[in-house]
Amino acid sequence: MTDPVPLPQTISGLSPSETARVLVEALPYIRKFAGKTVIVKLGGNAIEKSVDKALAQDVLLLRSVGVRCVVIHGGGPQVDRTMAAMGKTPEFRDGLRVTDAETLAIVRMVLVGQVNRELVATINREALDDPVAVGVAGEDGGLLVASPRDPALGFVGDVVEVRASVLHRLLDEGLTPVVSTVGADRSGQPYNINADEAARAIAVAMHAEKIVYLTAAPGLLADPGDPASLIARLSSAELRERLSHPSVGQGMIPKLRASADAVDGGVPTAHIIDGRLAHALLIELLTDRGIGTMVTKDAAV
Ligand SMILES: Nc1ncnc2c1ncn2[C@@H]1O[C@H](COP(=O)(O)OP(=O)(O)O)[C@@H](O)[C@H]1O
Ligand SMILES: CC(=O)N[C@@H](CCC(=O)OP(=O)(O)O)C(=O)O
Repeated sequence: MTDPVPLPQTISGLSPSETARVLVEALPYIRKFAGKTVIVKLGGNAIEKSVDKALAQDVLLLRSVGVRCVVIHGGGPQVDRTMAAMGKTPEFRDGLRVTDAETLAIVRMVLVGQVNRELVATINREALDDPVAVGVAGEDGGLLVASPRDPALGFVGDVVEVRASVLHRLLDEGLTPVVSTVGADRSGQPYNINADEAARAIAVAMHAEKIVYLTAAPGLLADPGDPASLIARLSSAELRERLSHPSVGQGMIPKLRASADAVDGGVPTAHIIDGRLAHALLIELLTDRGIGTMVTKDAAV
C-alpha cells in the first residue's frame, strides 16, 4: 500500500486543523446571517488606509453565503483634497460640510464619480467573471429623498425617505449595491448627506440585521490616545450620554449618533470597527472574536 499524500503543514500560517476550525466556527454565523441584510459603511479615512482587496473579498464571500450586503461609502478627505486643489477651503459645522452650489458639484463629482467608481471597480476585479457590484447614488431611483437641514449649511440634506425597494431589487438579482450619499429632494435638487446618517437611514428602512461602520480607529476609545481603552460594548442610551464627552472628537460624533439611532430604530446591533485591519468585516461577522465597539439596545448583562 502506498503512503497517502502528505498534507501541507500550514495553510496561510494555520495548520490544516486550525484552518478547519476557523471554517467550522463560521457555520453558526453563516446560518444566522444568511438571507439577512447587513449595511457596511466605509469611511473616507478607512478607504484611504484600508486593504481594498481584502474588503472586496469579504463582501463577496458574505454575498456567496447568502448575506445581503449593502456598501455605503463616505469620502470626506477625498472631497477636502479636491476642494483644496480647486482653491476652496472646506468649512464644517458640527461635523457637517458647509455646502454651497460649487461645493455640491465637487461633492457629487468626487463621491459619485470617483470614490464610488473605484470601489465598484475594486469589488468587480475580485469578483472576476461575475461583476456583481453596482454603483448607486442616493439620487438614483429616489433612493435617498432629502430635505434641507439648515440654511446656514447650504445644500446639506436630511434623509426624509428611503426607497428601500431600489436596494432590495438589486439584492434580489444577486447584485451588490455600492451607495454614494448624494440625495435629492422631490424636485430633483441634489443634497449632500453625511454618509454615517445615510447608512443609518438605509439600515432602518431595510430592517437590517446589522450596521457596521468601518473607520480609521479600533472602535470607540475612552481615551482617543490609547488604543487599549477600547469600549467593547455599550447600550444606545450609554452611547448618547457619551456624545458630549470631551474624549469624543468631531469625526466620531455622527457615527455614534447614527449607531444609537440605528439601534433605537430597530437594527439589532451597530458596530464601529477598524477598517484598516484586513478582513475586519469577516472577523466581525463570522468568528467568535468580536472586534471594535458593539452597540445594542440594552446594556451588557
Ligand atoms: N473617542 C474616540 N475614539 C475613537 N476615535 C476617535 C475618538 N474621538 C475622535 N476619534 C477620531 O475620529 C475618527 C473617525 O472620524 P472620521 O475619520 O471622520 O470617520 P469616517 O471617515 O470613518 O467617517 C477616528 O479615526 C479617530 O481619529
Ligand atoms: C454633509 C456632509 O458633511 N457630507 C459629507 C459626505 C461624505 C462623508 O460623510 O464622508 P465620510 O464618511 O468620509 O466622513 C462630506 O461632504 O464630507
